[in-house]
Amino acid sequence: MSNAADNVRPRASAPRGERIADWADGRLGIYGAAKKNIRKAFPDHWSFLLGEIALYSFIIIILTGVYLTLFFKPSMAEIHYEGSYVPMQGVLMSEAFASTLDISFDVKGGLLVRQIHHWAALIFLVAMFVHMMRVFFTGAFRKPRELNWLFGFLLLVLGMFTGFTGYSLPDDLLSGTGVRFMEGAILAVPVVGTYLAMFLYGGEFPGTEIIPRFFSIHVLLLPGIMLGLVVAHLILVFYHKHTQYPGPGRTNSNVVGFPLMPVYMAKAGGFFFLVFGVIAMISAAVQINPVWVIGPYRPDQVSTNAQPDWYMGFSEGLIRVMPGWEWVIPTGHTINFGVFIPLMIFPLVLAAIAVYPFFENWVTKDQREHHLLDRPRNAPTRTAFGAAWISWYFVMLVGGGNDLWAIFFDLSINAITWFVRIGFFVVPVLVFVVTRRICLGLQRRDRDKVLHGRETGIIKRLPHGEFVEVHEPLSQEQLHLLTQHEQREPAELPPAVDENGVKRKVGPIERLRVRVSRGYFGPHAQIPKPTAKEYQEIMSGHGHH
Ligand code: HEM
Ligand code: HEM
Repeated sequence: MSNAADNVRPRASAPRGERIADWADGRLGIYGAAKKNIRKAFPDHWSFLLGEIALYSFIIIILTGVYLTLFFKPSMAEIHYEGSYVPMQGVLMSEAFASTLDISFDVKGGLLVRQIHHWAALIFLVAMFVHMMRVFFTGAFRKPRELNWLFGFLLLVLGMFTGFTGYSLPDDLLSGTGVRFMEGAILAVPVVGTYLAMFLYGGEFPGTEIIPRFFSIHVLLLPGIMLGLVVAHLILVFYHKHTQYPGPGRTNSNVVGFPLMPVYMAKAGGFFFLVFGVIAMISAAVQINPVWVIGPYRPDQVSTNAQPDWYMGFSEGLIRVMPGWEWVIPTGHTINFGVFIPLMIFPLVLAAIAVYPFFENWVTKDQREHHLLDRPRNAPTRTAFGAAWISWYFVMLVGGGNDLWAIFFDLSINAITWFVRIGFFVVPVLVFVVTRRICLGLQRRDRDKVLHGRETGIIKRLPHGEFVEVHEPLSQEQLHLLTQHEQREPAELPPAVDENGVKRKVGPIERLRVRVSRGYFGPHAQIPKPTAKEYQEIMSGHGHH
């Protein structure tokens, strides 16, 4: 005989593992949730690893950060260094700098962990950047993933600022110069700049507050927000299901891939150790931020060598190449456009990428869900925008490192500055045009391949002496891949008068939308893909080599 209690209570004879699992399941309901999700299919492609590299480097940063926190002293109190690095013994410095020296020379494994933390931060930002590009160029940000794009974008921006606050902590000459740079930028804000700077630094620069404040922001506030965002980001990836590249059998309403458990979990676990291993190897072999070389920060001394980490370089570039325009208004106040304008452009560069999905959606007015990715060539205008944005970013990065370029390539720093000033306006436009042409060229090649097959390089001589190249027909899979994409029609203005003969009013915004849409999908923006009829005609006889 059985009763209800028998069904919920684990059998006393069951193995211990099963009993523990039953106990946990009765309280957490894991079994039901796991059963539903554990075999969830995850599409496979190497470019999906980029998000994972971002994830794993973030975990590595947190692990090493916790270790550093045990020994780092976020204090600007001045002491005489007594540690084991002989050249600095007796030098007056902040406790922050002295403890960074201690981490580097006296704490067991300290230098390696510091280097891993810094290298992982650099790789984390590269991974985020490239992951974002993957998502951008394949159109993975389209409905329903716009919100996840914004979560990701926030992660990128917060990551940049966490990095900045991090490399400002050791209070060496380089980091102090960066903090000084930030003070200058804040001071350039009209009217409230001075108050803001006083508020942030707790008085006159540098004061004694900035490092303890940056410390709380760096180890707690920003990573805490980021952790929450990463979790939300991954939950959304899971909830929306991952996108997939086009291929036979893959549609907008299915997911073809390996099950999460065991295949994907095993791969992901292995990949974590691979990423950790590579970062540890780089950190063990390549020195980064040797703070003892230039010494502690002194406000009366500025390092001419100061370079921000790469992800902040573009903001530095903006300031370095901006002409030093100033206005003294009649009240006697100075407005420093030389710093203020770059400060305003800085968020615009970032915002351009944040709002792109909404801009494209405004153009297409597309309400459908997209789970199938675009091949970048099939979205030439988007791809060209992405490439132009990257080129813009890199032009400014060159500006940020103008001294390095001048030294390494033996160039005049003024020539580089002018190159960046002109390049700021010209390079993105050029890159846009060239990228779009390359995409169209690739589309033409795809069309040609579908209709005439692949060029084999084999030359055949016909009985009457003519030489022809043998073209090999494509497989069904390749034909599918090259023709599966949808080609949109550009938006059109409604007829000038309505059915009652009354003149129709079309606002300037709608007119703009139609023009932009033509730019995206008009006859010059895409090569018509071969139709089934064209294909059959060619295959059924003439024209087929
Ligand atoms: C801490 C930083 C980040 C982590 C840990 C992270 C992690 C991931 C992972 C593991 C995936 C699934 C695998 C993949 O597609 O690569 C993913 C997907 C995605 N990520 Fe991120 N990401 C981060 C930052 C970003 C950024 C900066 C953006 C864009 C601005 C972004 C937008 C997206 C989108 C839209 C998806 C869904 C893509 C799809 O289903 O194809 N993520 N992310
Ligand atoms: C996205 C997250 C993070 C980024 C990008 C980041 C980046 C950095 C960077 C570039 C440095 C300078 C390292 C150097 O060369 O000295 C640094 C220092 C530091 N970070 Fe982080 N960090 C992050 C998260 C964390 C977390 C979560 C903790 C603590 C739990 C932490 C603790 C520290 C400490 C104590 C230092 C000062 C010690 C030192 O400079 O060696 N960080 N961080």
